[in-house]
Amino acid sequence: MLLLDIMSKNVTNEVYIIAEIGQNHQGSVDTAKLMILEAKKAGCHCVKFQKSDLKAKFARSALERNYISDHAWAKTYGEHKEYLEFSKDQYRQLQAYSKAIEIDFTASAMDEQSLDFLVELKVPFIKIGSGDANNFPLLIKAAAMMIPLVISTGMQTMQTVDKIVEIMNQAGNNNFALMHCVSSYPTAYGDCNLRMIPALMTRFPNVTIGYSGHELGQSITKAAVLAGARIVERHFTLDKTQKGSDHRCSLEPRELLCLIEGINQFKVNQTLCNPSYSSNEIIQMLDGDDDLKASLIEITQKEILQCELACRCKLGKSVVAARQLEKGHILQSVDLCIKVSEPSGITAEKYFDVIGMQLICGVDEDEAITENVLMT
Ligand SMILES: CC(=O)N[C@H](C=O)[C@@H](O)[C@H](O)[C@H](O)COP(=O)(O)O
Ligand SMILES: C=C(OP(=O)(O)O)C(=O)O
Repeated sequence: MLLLDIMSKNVTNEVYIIAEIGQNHQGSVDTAKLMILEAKKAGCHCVKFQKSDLKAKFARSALERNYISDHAWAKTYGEHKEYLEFSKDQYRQLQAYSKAIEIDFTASAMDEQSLDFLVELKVPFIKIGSGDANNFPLLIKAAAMMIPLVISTGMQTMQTVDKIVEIMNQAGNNNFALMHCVSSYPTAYGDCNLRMIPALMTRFPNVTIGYSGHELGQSITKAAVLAGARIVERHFTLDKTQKGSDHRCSLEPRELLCLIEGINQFKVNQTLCNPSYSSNEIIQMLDGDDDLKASLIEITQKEILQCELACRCKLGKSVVAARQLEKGHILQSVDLCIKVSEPSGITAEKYFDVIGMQLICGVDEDEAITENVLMT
């Protein structure tokens, strides 16, 4: 499989292309099938969805909150998500359809139940989205399953990325890739930070680095490939003007085709034999404008960006009580889980720090663990 050849560095002059259908199917299996067909026609290697078990991904508070947005499919966030969530049976139908037209099929596992389901489906790899890049228990479980993983790094610091790599190494799982990603929809060109791609390549020389882009248009993604990305993921839509949070920053079939043709041209010209070009070289090669230059500004650190805070607030994960807990209780791993909660609590990357701490008051099942309930 091409992705495994890229991950094991058996091939260097190739880029694996994922069409992220995500929730752009508007809740319709027929539309999803049409999108799979269009992604295949454009030359993608893979179509990807987002699988959630809503009660495992979201705390009750997050499911019950009102969702006031032009992109809302229902009054509460939980009902909105339910409208867009395909059942296991629908996943099997979409997988069978993808197999019939010979395109890889997978999804992001947005909680442990969904991870189990995707493993059962025998997908070729599992995506861990940026919202779960700091969900260390999920990563530990996924790493131990020895299934190839593609892990996005939006809304995370370098410290968290180091921890992801440590988890994979500890599990002995070498089949994983890290995706540079900025979780802002659409991402302004100046926030794309494409120089993070060579920075990640230098820091983790044995790891394949990819790019999951949320910017408008397709030229920045071509630049990401020249900067070193060997896996590319872009949201895909049949019509960018449709209702839904992700359509605007998605590519329509003709744009996806154009992106893939551009990448194929790099392959024909053996351009990708050089693992990574400098910003000046990229600007020259793509006849770059100010937008491209802005995406290539020098950066030294990987931080959570200002533009990512809205997404982190909406979909970032917190440490949550797995069951009702009494005042004085000393927290164990079985007492805790990681979910999107409203309001949010201690961020997921601090999960291991919370274990062993004592509660100064009782906490309900599904309630976020905040600093206020912990003895200092
Ligand atoms: C961080 C993350 O999961 N981001 C995903 C992948 O990029 C997105 O597709 C979200 O699911 C989507 O933007 C949510 O939109 P709403 O909140 O309207 O359902
Ligand atoms: C959230 C996801 O993607 P990313 O973090 O790459 O945007 C996903 O694939 O579910």
